[in-house]
Amino acid sequence: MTTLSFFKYQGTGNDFVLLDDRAQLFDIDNHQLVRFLCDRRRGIGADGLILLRPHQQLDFEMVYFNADGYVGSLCGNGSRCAVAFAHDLGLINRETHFQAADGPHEAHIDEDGLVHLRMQDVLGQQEVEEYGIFLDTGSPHLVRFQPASTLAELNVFAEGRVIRYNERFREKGTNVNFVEAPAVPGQPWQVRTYERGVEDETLSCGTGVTAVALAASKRGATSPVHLRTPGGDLHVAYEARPDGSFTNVYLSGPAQRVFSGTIEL
Ligand SMILES: N[C@H](CCC[C@H](N)C(=O)O)C(=O)O
Repeated sequence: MTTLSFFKYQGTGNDFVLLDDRAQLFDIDNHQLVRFLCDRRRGIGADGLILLRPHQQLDFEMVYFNADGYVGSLCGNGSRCAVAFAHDLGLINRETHFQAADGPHEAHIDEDGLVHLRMQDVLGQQEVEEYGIFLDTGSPHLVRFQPASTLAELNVFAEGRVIRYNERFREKGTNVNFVEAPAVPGQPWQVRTYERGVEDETLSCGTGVTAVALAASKRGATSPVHLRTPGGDLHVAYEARPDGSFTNVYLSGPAQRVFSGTIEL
């Protein structure tokens, strides 16, 4: 019988198992183990799992797995939790540079505990016929703007799966974000997300709200954009370039440790 020490964090309801794997002992090909650890009935339960590992030049590297057990692309909320974890471990102070799936990132934790994560520049967006707007913010996202007062009742699981598995997106998959514009300017943009690799609606998606904020810049949103998800509020700041790309993109929001423990394997 072996045991594994873990920490549980959540960022606006997107929850993760975090492992201090600086010894690099975790078998990243053990998809079944990751699925077990993320299993909400038989394991710890989470939307994803994150390894914190050493990096030659940067403060640390984060390796992100979706709950399906496979290494994923950039996880925005998971990155913010990894920064909070590194801070809690005493690895960093308030500023950090770390490696994630899409390359290096800088981030800082402010006095209120909010984590501000700089995203990679986003090259631009592309209309995808009747589906919506597609952007890659470190993970692939389709953004669909919904009519007013329809988001709350939408069956995100069913509607998200239809798009995620259709022939246009099936091969690599995509995350699907359903958005409702504020009824009154200054109120938040409301977002619900179906997440690839979790294959369900999550309470929030960091790279997803980033994609929504950038897509909404063509519909009257201005930086910083206030976004409200079922898991809580996030803010996205950016600078739009004349060529349609975006730079200085920052995702800001809380990241909290919930509990730590050991699990029997
Ligand atoms: N499930 C996503 C990765 C995690 C995205 C989300 N958790 C975030 O906060 O960005 C994907 O496979 O594209």
